[in-house]
Amino acid sequence: MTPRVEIRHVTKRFNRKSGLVERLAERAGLKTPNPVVHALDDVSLSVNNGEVVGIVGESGCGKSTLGRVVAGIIEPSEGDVLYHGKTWQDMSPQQAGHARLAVQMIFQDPSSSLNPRHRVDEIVGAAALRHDKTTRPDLQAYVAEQMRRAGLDPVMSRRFPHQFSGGQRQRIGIARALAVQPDMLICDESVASLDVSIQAQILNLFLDLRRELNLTYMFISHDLAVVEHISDRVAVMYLGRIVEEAAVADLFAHPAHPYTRALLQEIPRLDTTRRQYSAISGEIPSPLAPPSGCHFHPRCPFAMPRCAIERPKLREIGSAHRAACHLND
Ligand SMILES: Nc1ncnc2c1ncn2[C@@H]1O[C@H](COP(=O)(O)OP(=O)(O)OP(=O)(O)O)[C@@H](O)[C@H]1O
Repeated sequence: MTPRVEIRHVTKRFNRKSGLVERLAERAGLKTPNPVVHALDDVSLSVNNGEVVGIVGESGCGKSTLGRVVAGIIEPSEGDVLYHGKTWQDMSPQQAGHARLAVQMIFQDPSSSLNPRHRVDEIVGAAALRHDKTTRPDLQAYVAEQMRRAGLDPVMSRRFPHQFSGGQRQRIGIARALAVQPDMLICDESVASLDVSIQAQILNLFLDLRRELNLTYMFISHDLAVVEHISDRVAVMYLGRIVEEAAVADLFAHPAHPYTRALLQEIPRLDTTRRQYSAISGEIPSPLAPPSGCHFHPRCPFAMPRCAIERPKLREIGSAHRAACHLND
């Protein structure tokens, strides 16, 4: 079956703006190399229809960049993203317009993405009207339907965002996304700013919407407990690369990559007999100059000389379980 989204060998480099040192050197007539951030490095991943794929990894590993590439907000430097088997180049401008609308992103901080001067019905209805998902005479009923779906009482449709709690504001963002009738949501740390009890409510809303509307999700989070709760499959990223990918139960029970094992040990558990808290030793290296070979080798307790030289391939190590580590050879 054709995947909903197929990411093929995607690389994304950013030219980072020069810092003070570079600017002073430039003024002195010295040439400095333009610093390049390697945000994504040859990433391949498929997301099937109706699936929830969790993307985890420490800050700066490229999770948001991957989400933004899939949402069509930024273009990859190399590689392709296929939507139902087609790249943007394979589509007519009209098809590309539909394909972009079908993938909606839900961000971490709903407040910053909601216009404080617009009322909820304007926020939820604007894009739906613009893209002919409803008509002006039907708008009120249409907005009410989206609000109900997102767990908001439509009687609040004339209020402003500041009159809602953080969790409710996130629900407004979700209602706005649903209003353009997407079939895929990319949730980028969408519950990170909420209290734990509210987080659970919003996660359950995502799962309900998945059942109701057959939505596909890419769920980006640094929080493994959240990802374990919501995902069918999980991809673990480290410095721009996927280092492991497996079904959620398999990944949590049998992590094969030393980085995944270290991340799992980081989950603080109430039941401390199961997993102890222990931080991963060493700093995350800079994406401006990632380590050679396996990016994780400077922090890996099992590193061998080969790991500093040769990039390990992400390959099958079990049924639908892939890992990029020389230890698995
Ligand atoms: N527009 C940009 N210009 C320059 N560098 C960027 C840009 N966007 C992201 N980066 C860099 O790319 C790398 C990956 O960033 P990204 O936001 O994708 O990581 P992340 O895993 O989502 O981290 P976080 O959870 O902190 O957002 C980082 O080093 C970041 O500084």
